[in-house]
Amino acid sequence: MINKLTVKIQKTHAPIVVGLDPMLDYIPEHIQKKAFQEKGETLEGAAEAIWQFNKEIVDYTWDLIPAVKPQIAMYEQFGIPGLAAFKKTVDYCHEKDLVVIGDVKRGDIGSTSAAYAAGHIGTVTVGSQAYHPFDEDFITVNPYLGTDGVKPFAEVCRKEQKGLFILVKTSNPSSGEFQDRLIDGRPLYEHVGEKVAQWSAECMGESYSYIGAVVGATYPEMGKVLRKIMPKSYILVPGYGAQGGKGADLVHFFNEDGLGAIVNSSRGIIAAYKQEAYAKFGPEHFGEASRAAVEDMRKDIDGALQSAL
Ligand SMILES: O=C(O)c1cc(=O)[nH]c(=O)n1[C@@H]1O[C@H](COP(=O)(O)O)[C@@H](O)[C@H]1O
Repeated sequence: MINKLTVKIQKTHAPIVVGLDPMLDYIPEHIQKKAFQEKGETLEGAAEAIWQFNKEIVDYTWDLIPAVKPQIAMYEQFGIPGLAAFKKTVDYCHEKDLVVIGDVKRGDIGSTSAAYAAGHIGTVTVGSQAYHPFDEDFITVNPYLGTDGVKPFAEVCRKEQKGLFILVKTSNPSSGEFQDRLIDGRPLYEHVGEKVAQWSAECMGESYSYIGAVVGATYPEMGKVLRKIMPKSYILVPGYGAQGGKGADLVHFFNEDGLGAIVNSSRGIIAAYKQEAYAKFGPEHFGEASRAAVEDMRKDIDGALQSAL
């Protein structure tokens, strides 16, 4: 799957992930109204609105991008119907040949991590039947419990040709509270980065490992250091757009081959129609606004990379 991601990035010239984080507030009224007419003002109605919204975003952007990242919290908040919309979204993105990164941020003691891994990127067997319940291509993993909490995910990846993005330095304002604490004279995120580099070395694809890292766009200097610590790991870089990250900040997240990082934007793309720059599209044409936002993001990042080379 890591090789597919690389090929798709090279083909699209867009190291971009569209984050499918469909808060109801971002879903235009005409979509909500139709869904509520069909399913009522219920959890099912919310899930239908989410699905219709996602479908249009994907229909307008799939040919420009290598990957999407549905954030499971946005679905889970609507209970079982929300999770069904998550799964429908994953399947539809696969139909469009997109790489799907399930943003699930799991991690627990080994036996529990094994169950999370089976459900999201692996196989469960029921009697004589085998199933791939959620079937994302990559998932995000929280490494706080240490190696035995991460290993079951890596084992499933090896078996199923899937991948991970492990939290190393997150984009949020409080991320330094624990992650920047000095241990033996070095910040915790560097220790985690070194562990990711070790796990990555055991899980190599053609030129990159299928064990990657998450490092926020909001901390470019730390990204530069972590890039060197984890040379064979893809870095998933959230924090572009709505959280303030810009193309020029991101060049050091990439390797000299122009690869090795993939930048996520969620609200900046899916709610583009609400921004002044794309207001001309209006809520009726939110999909076109998202497409224009992806094109601008590609120009911003590609332009920054070209001038850095
Ligand atoms: O793992 C992530 O994707 C993630 C890690 C991180 O450090 N910061 C971060 O924002 N994210 C996720 O990336 C997305 C960012 O959304 P926007 O700020 O709307 O682009 C959300 O789904 C977050 O949960």
